[in-house]
Amino acid sequence: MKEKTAHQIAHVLIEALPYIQKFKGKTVVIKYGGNAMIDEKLKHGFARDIVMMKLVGINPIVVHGGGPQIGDLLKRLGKTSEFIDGMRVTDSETMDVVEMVLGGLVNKEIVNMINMQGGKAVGLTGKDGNFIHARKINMTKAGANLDDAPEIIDLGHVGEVSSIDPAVVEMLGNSNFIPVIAPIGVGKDGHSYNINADLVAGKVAEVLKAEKLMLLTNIPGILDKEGNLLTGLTLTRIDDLIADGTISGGMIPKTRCATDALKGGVTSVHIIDGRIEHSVLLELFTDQGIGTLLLRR
Ligand SMILES: Nc1ncnc2c1ncn2[C@@H]1O[C@H](COP(=O)(O)OP(=O)(O)O)[C@@H](O)[C@H]1O
Ligand SMILES: CC(=O)N[C@@H](CCC(=O)OP(=O)(O)O)C(=O)O
Repeated sequence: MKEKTAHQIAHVLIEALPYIQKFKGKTVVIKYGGNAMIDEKLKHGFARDIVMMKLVGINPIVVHGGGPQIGDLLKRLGKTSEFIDGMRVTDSETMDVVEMVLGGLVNKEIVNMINMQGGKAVGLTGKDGNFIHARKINMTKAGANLDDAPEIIDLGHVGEVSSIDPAVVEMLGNSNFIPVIAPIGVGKDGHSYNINADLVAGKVAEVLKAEKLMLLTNIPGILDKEGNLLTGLTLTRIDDLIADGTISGGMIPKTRCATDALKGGVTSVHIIDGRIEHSVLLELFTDQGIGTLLLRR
């Protein structure tokens, strides 16, 4: 590849200036998952992006997943787990593994990675500072006949966010620290709940009135029926795309959490390809951006 001239390098650097000015002092919630959490080069690139954001005065809050990592440990322990509509059926033993993997191994690895790049990350689960309150999810499945009562599917220790007390995250984010959040909530009874990480990221962004919510995934963004990237979408258009089946599977909860966040006051949501090195930085600080940008209108 041809070397960049000094002029080209200066141009790239200065392109970031209006974005830094615009986002300084604002909160950006990043859902970290997929390949960006597995590939060594992508992992280090992500950690550097987060540290750079903090250094230029933006308040990054990381919410991470870890589904594949939970699956790996369960397998080593000889346990399997079943997913219903994207949610892992979580019995007591599985919940112990979820808490160990998300709150322990994965969370501390991300914290360490950010700290190695010069940041000051602090890892939290929803139990720390009693900040993610959860309630049990019971899924309903329509009966075969209209007269049948809907079937209740018990997912075990799977929860949804009932409320968030942002005090501890605000305190950390407003100081020199970078909060790194594992998607585990605590019930009124003190029990732990396993919550889908996209749902937690959306709620955290909403409660903190974040400027942006960025969801890293393993595809370029939301695609149309022909597989072309949709670079910009509004709430009504998203509803149409779900209704006509263009958006399906794992993309449904992702877009639902995005639309809730937009309705809840988040300015923009970005679904971006975490397989691209420095995807967070490119989306935030360059004119072209990458992925799908979702706005209220
Ligand atoms: N319109 C669409 N655009 C992009 N992906 C879609 C679309 N409809 C369904 N999908 C599916 O949703 C998946 C993303 O959801 P998921 O795998 O749950 O993400 P993650 O594991 O990163 O949270 C894509 O890999 C794709 O298979
Ligand atoms: C209820 C439920 O399914 N929880 C998820 C939590 C982790 C997660 O969401 O991780 P990803 O973002 O990597 O999928 C799970 O147990 O896998």
